[in-house]
Amino acid sequence: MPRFSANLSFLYPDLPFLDRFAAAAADGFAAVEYISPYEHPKETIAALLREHGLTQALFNFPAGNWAAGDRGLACHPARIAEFRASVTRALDYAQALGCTRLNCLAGIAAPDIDHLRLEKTLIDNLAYASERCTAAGVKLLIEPINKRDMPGYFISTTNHAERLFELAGLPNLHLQCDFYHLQIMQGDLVHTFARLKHHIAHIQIADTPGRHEPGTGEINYRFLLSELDRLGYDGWVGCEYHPSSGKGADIGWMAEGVARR
Ligand SMILES: O=C(O)C(=O)[C@H](O)CO
Ligand SMILES: [Mg+2]
Repeated sequence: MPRFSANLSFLYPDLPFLDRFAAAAADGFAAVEYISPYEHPKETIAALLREHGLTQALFNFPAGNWAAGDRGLACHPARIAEFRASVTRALDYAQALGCTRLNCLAGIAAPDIDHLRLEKTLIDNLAYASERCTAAGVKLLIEPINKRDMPGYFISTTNHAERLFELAGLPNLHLQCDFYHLQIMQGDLVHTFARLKHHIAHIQIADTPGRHEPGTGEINYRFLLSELDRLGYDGWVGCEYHPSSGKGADIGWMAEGVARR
């Protein structure tokens, strides 16, 4: 069975962020992940991981000003210095938290800037980040995000991610495969996973519609998760869903045989 990581930006919405570590451990999760640790001192988070015996599976590079609409910096030609500083900040946290995977948020494409210029900026920034991550023993990831939830996000399909892998030619650049986004944009989940498995360094799950726990929507997670085993995926599977009850982690689907922790 896959190994599950609790995404603390989504699970336990009824608890303050720092209380979610204990809740995840109590539910049997061995690892956690989240969108952003930067609102808290790295020492505080490191102590929580130690206290609860949790592995830090993954987090993102700083997104920029989230409230102002930023969803990453990497494709913005005018923000290269800010992006580079964000790599330093992410690696500083990664080292303190023992985290070996970082997701690079590509950003929202500015409509007035030529697509190829944005793409060139992204590739140059990925090359910079990849070199820094390699030196730190960290895997660098990119994630396609569906256009409905995040209009304008620069990478929305695995086809585009593959093009970036080809153009960038970086051994340390990997795919974060989020089956929720993949189902909305493309479907054909098992075939796509099998075809891109050599690129995949992290998986995330939620059902659709609603982005709730497995078993609440149209994705056959019982089959999909057993296929991950059959195809030899041994990485983390991040539970990045909004619990349908509005609290806790709604992990009943694991005990019901959709999957086990
Ligand atoms: O939204 C997602 O799917 C993610 O994994 C990112 O963390 C978004 O920022
Ligand atoms: Mg995701």
